[in-house]
Amino acid sequence: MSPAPGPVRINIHPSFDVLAATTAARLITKLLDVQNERGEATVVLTGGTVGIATLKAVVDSPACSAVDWSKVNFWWGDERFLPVGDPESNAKQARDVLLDKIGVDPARVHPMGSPDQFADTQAAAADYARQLAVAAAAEHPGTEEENLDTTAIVWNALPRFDVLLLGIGPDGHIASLFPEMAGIRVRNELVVGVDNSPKPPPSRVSLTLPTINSAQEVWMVVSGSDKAGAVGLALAGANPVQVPAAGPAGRVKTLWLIDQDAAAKVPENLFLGGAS
Ligand SMILES: O=C(O)[C@H](O)[C@@H](O)[C@H](O)[C@H](O)COP(=O)(O)O
Repeated sequence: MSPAPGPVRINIHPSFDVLAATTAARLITKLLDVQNERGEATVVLTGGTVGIATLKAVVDSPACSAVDWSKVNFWWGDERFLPVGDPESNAKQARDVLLDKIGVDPARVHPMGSPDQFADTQAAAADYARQLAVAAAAEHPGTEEENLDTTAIVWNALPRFDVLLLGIGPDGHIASLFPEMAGIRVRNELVVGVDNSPKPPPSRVSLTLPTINSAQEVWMVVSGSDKAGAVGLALAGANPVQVPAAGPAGRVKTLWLIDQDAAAKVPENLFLGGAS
């Protein structure tokens, strides 16, 4: 039985640039706090314009070097199923703007599989699920590797995600989970392959909603008036199958980090007012 999710907080920012810079500042501070407490920290990255801009803002921040990046674990919420190093790959974009500049430990960086390594997205998804289970076992000593369960969502069958970043598409998709499609309905798998993504490229690998919701904190980082409808519906409590952005719920907290354009249709009763 999964624990009830934590509270939702909405922070509205005046512009894309301020959103990226403040989200970067929050991430640096969060990783520092977790490292002080636990010696290491784990973040799940997202692709997309705002997601990558946030990573660039991290490396541009004077506080960037305060984090011991060699003790940060990096996972991805989704990935385009493209050859390693393809410029459209979420991992390649993250490496270009951040990971190749901050002294990460390669053993702690976990990109999703590519067509160079796997025959199809389902095989890449199964491999990622196994990587997650291996990491979980390492966090829960005593779990024998041959007993790893990558099919059931058992809350301690996943590594601890301190912060999981998500963008939102204009259609309300998150990661590579799209409205009314199979992936958003999956409840008994950690990771899924997607081969008919409405957002190009068509083939992708994605964490499932239950895996996303195993995170301590989920941060929805959203900019632009084209997302206002999806943000408004999600915060108004839409059904996640129709509006996947309504589904994410961190175990401790769900942060909506949005700019004014994306906030245009936030239900009045939820609007906490003021820029962050
Ligand atoms: O692989 C991807 O494309 C992303 O993971 C995807 O979920 C993205 O975050 C949203 O589509 C928002 O993208 P934009 O910020 O570019 O609109």
